[in-house]
Amino acid sequence: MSRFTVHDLAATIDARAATGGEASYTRKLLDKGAEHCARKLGEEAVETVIAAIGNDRDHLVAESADLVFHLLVLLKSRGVKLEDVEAALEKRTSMSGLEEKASRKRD
Ligand SMILES: N=c1c2ncn([C@@H]3O[C@H](COP(=O)(O)OP(=O)(O)OP(=O)(O)O)[C@@H](O)[C@H]3O)c2ncn1[C@@H]1O[C@H](COP(=O)(O)O)[C@@H](O)[C@H]1O
Repeated sequence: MSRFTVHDLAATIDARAATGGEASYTRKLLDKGAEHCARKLGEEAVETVIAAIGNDRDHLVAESADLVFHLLVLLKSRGVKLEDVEAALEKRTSMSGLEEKASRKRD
């Protein structure tokens, strides 16, 4: 099993954000701003949905990798850390998904 994690990828994205843009796709995305990063995430989400509906496992894995990469770049563009998302997920572990959904309706 791969030991590479999304934290490793987030660290690479942090490093690319701090360096020159010419040779870095990440830095080019960040230089175009959060709205561009958000649109790219939307495109990758649609491509992931198409791969899932097509029931093509390898295509779904590849598109999911693109999706996760673009989500991390979008978070970086808005100054949100992966740890912030993990903390939000951790809070939800105390209740079921259905309970969490019901609590949102009460807000
Ligand atoms: N994981 C990824 C990754 N996943 C997807 N992509 C790129 O995301 C793009 C998405 O596909 P599209 O079909 O939308 O690409 P495109 O039409 O060329 O994109 P645009 O010109 O529209 O932006 C492709 O160019 C992919 O190469 C990634 N680019 C970089 N990484 C990681 O980021 C690291 C740093 O990359 P650089 O910033 O380029 O050094 C790499 O070593 C990888 O680990």
